[in-house]
Amino acid sequence: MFAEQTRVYAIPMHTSFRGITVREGLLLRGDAGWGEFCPFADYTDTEAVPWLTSALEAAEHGWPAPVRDRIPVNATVPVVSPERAFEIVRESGCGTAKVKVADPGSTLGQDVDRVAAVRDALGPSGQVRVDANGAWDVDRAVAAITALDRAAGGLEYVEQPCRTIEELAAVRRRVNVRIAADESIRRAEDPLRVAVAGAADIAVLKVAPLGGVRRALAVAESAGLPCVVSSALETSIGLAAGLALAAALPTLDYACGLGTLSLLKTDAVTHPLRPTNGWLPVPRTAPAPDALTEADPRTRDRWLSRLGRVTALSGHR
Ligand SMILES: O=C(O)CCC(=O)c1ccccc1C(=O)O
Ligand SMILES: [Mg+2]
Repeated sequence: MFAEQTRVYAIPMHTSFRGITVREGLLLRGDAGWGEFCPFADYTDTEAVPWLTSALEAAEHGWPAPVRDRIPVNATVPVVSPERAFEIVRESGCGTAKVKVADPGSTLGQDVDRVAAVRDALGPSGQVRVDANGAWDVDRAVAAITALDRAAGGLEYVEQPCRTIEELAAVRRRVNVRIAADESIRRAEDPLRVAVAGAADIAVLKVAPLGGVRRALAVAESAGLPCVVSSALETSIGLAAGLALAAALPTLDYACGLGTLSLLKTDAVTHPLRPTNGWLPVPRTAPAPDALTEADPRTRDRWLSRLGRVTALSGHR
């Protein structure tokens, strides 16, 4: 299956992110070009099915027509020192930064200091958003958001402060900062329940876990919320799909989390999708992996087995 048309990569990250130190995935080629299949290690084969659907959409069909030709992106700031956070934002050239907070290994005081350093780096016209990845309970979220909003001199929004939709709704009633739903949309049975419950102001869309650009567009439409497209730490091949989604949304009011190549030490392509002055161009198709270093045979076998199992589950062929 895809025998001559698969490449497997294992790319080290500059800083651990979501517990990941080496990002792995598989690239596959079809009649329309290249697609990326890179479910995280903690995703089950069933949860990986939409990731395959997304890769096959890119490889076999391509994407709907864009309505814009460049996308504003945010700098993504992992759990690092305030000094490093300042540098990351300055080096990115972006006017918006997303700061990871509420990491189990750090304190609210450290988050406050990192957020303040990011505001310093951006200046008063920049936008600062934070992402708690569902780590807080309602009371801790309210306290933390209040402190971080003050440290930032105003937060653009807070992404997934708590785990459940009910908690998001409760926090949203108690703070004056906009709430964005990420994991609630990716892993929910019905992605649209978030909007229905009045739990969020913004929907974060990731192409692969939603099953491709077309399915993500359908989710955006029925959610009826402003959307932010963000990556799942893909190479430029998967990032191209995110850009295709951001380019096809009827409206785009916020910078997208697609500037994540800077978190990886290398890429699969010679012309990586790295932002210039905070913008990324919209490619017509995914680039070919012409600069990829193939992973070792064991990693390759592991990914080919996973592709086989997920394909069997998916009913794709
Ligand atoms: O949104 C961004 O700036 C980058 C993407 C990002 O944060 C992310 C990447 C992989 C997995 C989860 C997340 C997340 O938003 O929590
Ligand atoms: Mg998130």
